[in-house]
Amino acid sequence: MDIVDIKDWGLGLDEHVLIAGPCSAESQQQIEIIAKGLRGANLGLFRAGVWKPRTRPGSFEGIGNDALSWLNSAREILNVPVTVEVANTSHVEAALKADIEVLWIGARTTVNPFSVQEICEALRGTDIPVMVKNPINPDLQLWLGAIERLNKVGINKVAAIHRGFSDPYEKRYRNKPEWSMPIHLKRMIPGISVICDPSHIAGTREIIASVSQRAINFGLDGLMIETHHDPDNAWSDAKQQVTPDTFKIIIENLNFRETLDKHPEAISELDKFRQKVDLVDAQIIELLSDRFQMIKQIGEYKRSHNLAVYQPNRWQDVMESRIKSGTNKNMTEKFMKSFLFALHEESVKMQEAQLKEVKSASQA
Ligand SMILES: C=C(O[C@@H]1C=C(C(=O)O)C=C[C@H]1O)C(=O)O
Repeated sequence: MDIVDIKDWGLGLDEHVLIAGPCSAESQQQIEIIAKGLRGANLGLFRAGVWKPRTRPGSFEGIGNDALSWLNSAREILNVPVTVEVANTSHVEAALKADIEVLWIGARTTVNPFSVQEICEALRGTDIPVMVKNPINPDLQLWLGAIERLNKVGINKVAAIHRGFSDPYEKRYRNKPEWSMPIHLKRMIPGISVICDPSHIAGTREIIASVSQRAINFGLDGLMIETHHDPDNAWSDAKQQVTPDTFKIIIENLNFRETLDKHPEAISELDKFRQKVDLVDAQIIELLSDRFQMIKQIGEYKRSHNLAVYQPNRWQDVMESRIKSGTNKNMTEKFMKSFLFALHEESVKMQEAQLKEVKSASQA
């Protein structure tokens, strides 16, 4: 894929992109107050929602086209480009006409390839930068697909935004973060920046700072934080917006850890430890291979005695005893469980394949 580095979008963005502004543009005056409050915050982009996708009708659905011109004041006050969300062709046309510098596609749109394609067609022939939020469900292919569609119509100034995933069992977050997902996306699309939207992950302003720090720790490239001068009375997302002053405090307290390219001396120091890690990993792989050899022998026995692959009692014992050993060695129960689940799934698949092989051989 052809991706232009965010630093080369011609908008003066640096490697840690900071984006702030209200969930929704409510009035020209509101935009001005917030923009003035954000002076000195080292902002890269000012955001505001103009068309709001709401879960149920009757909630405030955004001011619409009229709000686009209000964003000129934010641009002038802060001397930064502005970004709005677009969800259909008419939004794109209005945003382009209003000279909005950057567009973003929301989670509820990324989820629908028809809508994404419609937006792409409206963008064909332009080179406006577009940020793509992850789809509501944790589907990496859908996220990737939206970015590919943009690329296919010639948009190569593309970034991604991690805003978390909908999960009905999740209590702590509004949208559960899945930190491995942006890491995966960055590996699949070299050069792409992934910005974190801690406001939509958190859902409440109290945990925005800690989510932001985690995003930085996981190597994300920037933050988009909803900012309002009077969050409690905001017309949308009141609980998750912070004041411009709080935004500045959150940013000042973040620890942007240094990347290794700026510290060549650290590479040789880390290499000493990494050689040992390499050795341990090689041993783990040898041991896993031994385990799978045994699983195959058990599979062979099960096949010849017509026994079921999945053995719940044995598996229960394995889980309990290994989780106990692991937690005694300071590994978390969560890690032990996901490791053991992966191991068991592979073992069962292997034995299933053994049964199939012999079945098809005897049918031939
Ligand atoms: C290996 C076996 O088959 C399955 C795989 C298991 C494992 O990976 O430890 C345990 C129980 C079974 O569900 C077995 O029956 O022992």
